[in-house]
Formats: sequence, C-alpha cells, structure tokens
Amino acid sequence: MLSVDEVLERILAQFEPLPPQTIPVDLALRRVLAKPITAPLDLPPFSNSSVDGFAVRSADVSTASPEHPVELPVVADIPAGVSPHMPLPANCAARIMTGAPLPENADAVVPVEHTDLSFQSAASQPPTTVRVLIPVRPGENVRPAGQDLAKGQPVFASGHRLRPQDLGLLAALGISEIEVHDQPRIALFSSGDELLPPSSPLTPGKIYDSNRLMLRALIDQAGGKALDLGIVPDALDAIRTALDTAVEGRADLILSSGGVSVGTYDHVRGLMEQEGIVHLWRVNVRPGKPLLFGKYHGVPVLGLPGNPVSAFVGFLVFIRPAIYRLAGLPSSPTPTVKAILEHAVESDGRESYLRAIVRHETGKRLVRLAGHQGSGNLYGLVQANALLIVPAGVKSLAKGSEVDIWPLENFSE
Ligand SMILES: Nc1nc2c(c(=O)[nH]1)N[C@H]1C(S)=C(S)[C@@H](COP(=O)(O)OP(=O)(O)OC[C@H]3O[C@@H](n4cnc5c(N)ncnc54)[C@H](O)[C@@H]3O)O[C@H]1N2
Ligand code: MOO
Repeated sequence: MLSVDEVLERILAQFEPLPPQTIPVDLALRRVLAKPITAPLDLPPFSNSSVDGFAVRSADVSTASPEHPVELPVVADIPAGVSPHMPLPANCAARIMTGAPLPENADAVVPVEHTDLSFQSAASQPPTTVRVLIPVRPGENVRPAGQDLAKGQPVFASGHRLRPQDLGLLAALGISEIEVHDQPRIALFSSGDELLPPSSPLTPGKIYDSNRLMLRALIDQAGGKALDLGIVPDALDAIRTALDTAVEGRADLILSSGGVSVGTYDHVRGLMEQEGIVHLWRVNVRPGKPLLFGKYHGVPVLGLPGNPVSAFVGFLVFIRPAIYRLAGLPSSPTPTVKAILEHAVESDGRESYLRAIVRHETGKRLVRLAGHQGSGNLYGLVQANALLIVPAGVKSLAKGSEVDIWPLENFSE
C-alpha cells in the first residue's frame, strides 16, 4: 500500500499556486502575499513623545531635583494630531501628549509625574510654567522617526500568510490594497443515506452529519473558501450532480467524505472509477486508509473516508497541504514536537496519528493516548490536544520512548 509521503507527493504534484489578484487589505486575513512588501514610509513617520508630559532640551533640566526643581515657561501646547508650529526655544518647555510630534530642538520629554503638575485634570489649559523635579537623558521618552521600520525596509516576503497583526502593520504603513494569491475554492459534500443535518429530528438508523461542519471549519482555517454542497445520498446520479455543480462553481478542489471504502453503496469511489480518473486509492495510514485521489472533468477530487476522525486526520495530513499549495504558501512539513510516552502503545504497522493528551511535569513533555481510538469516535479527538505519530512498520512503542507529536489547536506549552 502507498505510504503517506508518497501519496502526499503525488497529490501536491497536481496543485499549483493560484494566480495573483489585488484585494483591499480589509479582506486579506489569511491570504497569502503574491509579491513582497517594503515599507513605503518610516514608522513612526515622525519623532514623537511616548508619554504625556513636557518636551524640553535635556541639557536645560540636567540639574533638576525635587529639592531644586528647574522652572521653565510653557510656550506651546502640542496634542496628538497637530504639527508643532515653532522650534522649542532654549530654557522653555512645551506641553505634549503621547503620540504628538516632538517640536524641533526638543530632545526629550519629562513625564508629567516628574513635574509639579502631576495632578492636573486632563482637560486643563496649559500652565504658564512647569517645575521639573527629575532630569531626563537625551532621547528619553522620544520615539524617533523610523524606530520601528525605516522607509524601504523589507517587511513581508512573498508567500507570507497574513495574520491580524500583519493587517495592523499594513494599515499603519498606509497600504490599503495588496496583491495576494486567489483564495482556493473547495467544494465540499458529505456522502451517505444515513446522514441528517443537525437541525432535523433523529430517526431510526440515521446519524447527524458531523463531517461537513468540521471540514468547512478546517477549510476556513486553512485559508480556503468552502462551497458547501450539502448531504448527497448514496446514488450515482446524486453524486454526479454534486460533482458537476462543483465543476460549474469553478472549484479548485472537490472534497467529499464517505463512500470511498469497499461497501456496496460506496458510490463516490464507484462514480470516480466510471466517470472520472482515479490517481490513487488507499494509503498506509491510520485512521484514514481508504483515501481517494483523482480528477473529475479536470478538477482534483479528494475523497476522505466517512469516519469522522479519519476525515479529520486525513484533512490535516493530505488536504491542508494541498490547500496551502493552492493558496501560495511555500511547502513545509507540519512541524512536529518531541514528547515522552507515558505508557506503552500498540499499533498495526500503518503510519498512525493517534489522539493524544500532552502535559508538562518537572520540565518534561509527557504524552498519553486520549479516550477511545475508534475512528468513529469524535469525543476522544475533542479531548486531545495533539496527535501522536507512530511511524509505518512500528507495532509497539515502549513506555518512556521519545515520540513525535503534532500539536492541535488547543495545545499549549
Ligand atoms: N470490509 C471493509 N470495510 C471497511 C474497510 C475495509 O478496508 N474493509 N475500511 C474501513 C475504514 S478504515 C473506514 S475509515 C471506513 C471508510 O468508509 P467510507 O469512506 O466508505 O465511509 P462510509 O462507509 O460512508 O462511512 C463510514 C462511517 O462513517 C460514518 N459517516 C460517514 N459520513 C459521515 C458524516 N458526514 N458525519 C458523521 N459520520 C459519517 C458512517 O455512518 C459510517 O459509520 O470503512 C471501513 N470499512
Ligand atoms: O482508516 Mo479507517 O479511517 O482506519 O477508520
């Protein structure tokens, strides 16, 4: 049977990064840059105060102390958002607020707490004089222009996926539109006559469709856009209609769950064999063995097994890397972390991704299995904070062995 690495390589060979498009930064969360970005301006754009206080020439207040304060006339008031209209004369002070531009010739700011005016009300008129109680060093409480970023400095490489803090920085740089790769469109359906949406009453023999909601969320997290085609019954016509709808909807990838094993009603595989192309079927992985990969009318189709944990693991191992490739992210293996096994673990020789709980004790990262490992049982997955990887060919791991784990979303160091 094909190995995980072989299958992943064969899947990825069929995907290319999507072409670039220009979009407003407001819509750019999780999108991947198609071009590098350099700073079009200094950040901060001008020297400004990091405190509320009095801008001074530091030399003028070098002798200040609580016993012998230095008294200076206050010749200007500089709130944030204005441009100071004159240079600071010698032996004078300007009242200044956090973020306001430093007047020319001032080189430091005395915080209001270090003056005799520390208990002023916020809205008060500027005082005529201020007594400085503590000296300031040159540059103290000043954020010079370009301290954070200098104009022309590289900020993001192409292939970078934008996070909330990145959007903040782009906005700070006055960048309102950027070039990103097109967002991967992933058509998604659940296959099976037994499936009901969670909004309907449960009737005998039926179960709720858990995979679609879970996979939609995983697609979203991976940076794709899901085209949800709903629950598709176990009938060739219905599956054909779903695949046709996905092709018409310009899906970059069609993702299904269920109907890919050896059952009489496993029609997703049946239809792909008759009317599509099957590149590969079945992987030496647990859970998730009956994965199917093929093409329907030129569109890649990835059929995940129906068991919910198989679908989840299959998504992380095979589908997420394909979405990342489409989205324009550079390929890199999912990062693993080492941990010490708290008890012996048996395996069946397939490359296994077992639900596990990692905890820390006396400086060691320890891992044990979470709940029941049946691939239909989602609760163990909900309790898990990591997947424990048992390599292919390994039938048992002894207590105390060092193992690789994949942290899940709720993993914390
Ligand atoms: N004789 C064999 N039987 C099975 C084999 C095998 O090699 N020989 N493989 C098993 C493995 S491993 C898996 S995994 C499953 C995968 O089967 P399918 O992909 O064909 O999936 P279904 O048969 O449609 O469903 C399996 C299971 O999952 C439930 N299911 C399906 N869809 C959903 C959904 N959207 N939400 C929640 N649960 C779902 C379904 O009711 C079944 O219980 O095949 C084994 N059998
Ligand atoms: O591969 Mo199945 O996913 O072992 O349950």
